[in-house]
Amino acid sequence: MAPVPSFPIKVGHIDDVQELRKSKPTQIPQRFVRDMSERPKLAAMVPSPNDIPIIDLSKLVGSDIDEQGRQIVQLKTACEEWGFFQVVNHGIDSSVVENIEKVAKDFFMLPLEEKQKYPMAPGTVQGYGQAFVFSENQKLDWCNMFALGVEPPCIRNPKLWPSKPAHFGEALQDYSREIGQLCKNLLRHMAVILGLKGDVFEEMFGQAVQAVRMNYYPACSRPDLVLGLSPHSDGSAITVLQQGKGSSVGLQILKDGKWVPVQPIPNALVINIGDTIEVLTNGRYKSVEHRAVTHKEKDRLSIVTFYAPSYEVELGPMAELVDEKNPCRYRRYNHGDYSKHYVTNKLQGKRTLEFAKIEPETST
Ligand SMILES: O=C(O)CCC(=O)C(=O)O
Ligand SMILES: [Fe+2]
Repeated sequence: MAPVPSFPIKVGHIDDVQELRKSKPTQIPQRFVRDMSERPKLAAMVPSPNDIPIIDLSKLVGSDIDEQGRQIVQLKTACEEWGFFQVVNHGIDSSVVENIEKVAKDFFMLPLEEKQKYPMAPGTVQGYGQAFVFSENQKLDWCNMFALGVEPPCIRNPKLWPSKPAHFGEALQDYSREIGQLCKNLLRHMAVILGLKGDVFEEMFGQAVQAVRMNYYPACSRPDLVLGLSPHSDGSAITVLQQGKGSSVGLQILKDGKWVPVQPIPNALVINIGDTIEVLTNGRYKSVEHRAVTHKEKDRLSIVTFYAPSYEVELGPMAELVDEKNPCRYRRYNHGDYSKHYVTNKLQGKRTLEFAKIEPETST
């Protein structure tokens, strides 16, 4: 079963940002206006080149040994120093990628009453609405979410698919199958680079849990005051993020104390390391904090797949990655308990992972 909170939650009134944008295009209700320290400081952002590592998957699995070596080094650097990378030539048919984007966009363009047939209950991350809201005075993200399929049966069960737009379920099923395979392949490469058996993660994870979240960020008249999505790391093992074609640049990752934008590359998928792999690798690979910002004129769509172990699995740093120089930094815990902890706390940088830290950092 997907985790559900066991406490009552009062979230107050939550404006639907798409409706706000339509009816009062220049109004930003106070609940969306961030405190000074949280505002995105967009004017100070220099458009940066594509610093985030790019992995060519066809070369990683190809027969050119030199090329393969280069991609392995690149992947190692990506996992150890960035926690983020983009994959190109991933082999997923462009029609699969285009179809999911089309149905996602069509879903968000439906009338509000239709979308509200799938309401997101407070404290859960399933359905349409705003997730991670736990109080009446919490600041809100400038984003509408539609989250689905927290367990594989949901993805395979047509009864749980929205009836509109047409073919949503089929597109989701095709997409999830391909993305699941990509995750397995990437985890296999990561394991080998770590000096582990290729199938170590697959064996450990059992029946992997795959959840899809579609994020729609309407344009916002004051992108300097709001955040599209609050800073957080993902609770997954790895995450696959597709940035919608023609969308504004919105994803930013925290690198050496600075927010670095992830420039979309046509047909690429963005991959990031989640908290689970950080724990399993005893911190060798890190889940990196990221956020989304909005744009004055352009909307933005992202389709995000979280790939994680089965809820029953007990996790902790792998023995091979713990030694005198790298003492154990995380305790063992049940992944279902961590998932519950994750979805029942607001997004706040990397604080959620303190759940697993042996010596919790005292953050300010
Ligand atoms: O929309 C984005 O680029 C960020 C989405 C994200 O980080 C998430 O859904 O966890
Ligand atoms: Fe994320």
